[in-house]
Amino acid sequence: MTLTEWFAMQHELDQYIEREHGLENEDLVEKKILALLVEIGELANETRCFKFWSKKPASETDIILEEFVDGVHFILSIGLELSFSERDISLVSTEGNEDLVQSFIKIYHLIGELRLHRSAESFEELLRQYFILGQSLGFSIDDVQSAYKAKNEVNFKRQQEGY
Ligand SMILES: O=c1ccn([C@H]2C[C@H](O)[C@@H](COP(=O)(O)OP(=O)(O)OP(=O)(O)O)O2)c(=O)[nH]1
Repeated sequence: MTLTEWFAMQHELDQYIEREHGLENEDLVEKKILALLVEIGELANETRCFKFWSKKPASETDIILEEFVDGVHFILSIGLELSFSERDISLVSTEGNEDLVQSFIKIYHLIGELRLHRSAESFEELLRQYFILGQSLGFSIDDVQSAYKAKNEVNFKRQQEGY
């Protein structure tokens, strides 16, 4: 799946949700930014990467991947809302062994930058760093795409069931 196809899938879901909730003309950027911050917090919680006080291991890989793709949904959705979906952004990177704590903190910072400047550059950097985090968590692009498709379907079903 190309990034263009990925944005197209997200666009269909977003439109469905907006229609379902009568929000077609609303500016949803701030809510989506907060939603993304919350999802990333949930992701960090499942990895337990910052819990120096605990010996409990991280959650199962599948759980972490599910949380990760919720973040992908909101990042793409914000990209669509800000009209960055036509840009040619490369997700392939050699990086990916960054310290998880640093990676999460960097991503939070980038979300703040994107909120302030709403620039294509800050969006691209956020998307890139999020996939580097994915790689550090052990996820290939294929893993992420499969899990994204599965969650996208769940999201449609939930809407159809009046979630
Ligand atoms: O405009 C939107 C709004 C939501 N979503 C997706 C993103 C994410 O995959 C899901 C919302 O997250 P989640 O499934 O965690 O929803 P929740 O309501 O927080 O779930 P729960 O009540 O189970 O915690 O909906 C979109 O793609 N576009």
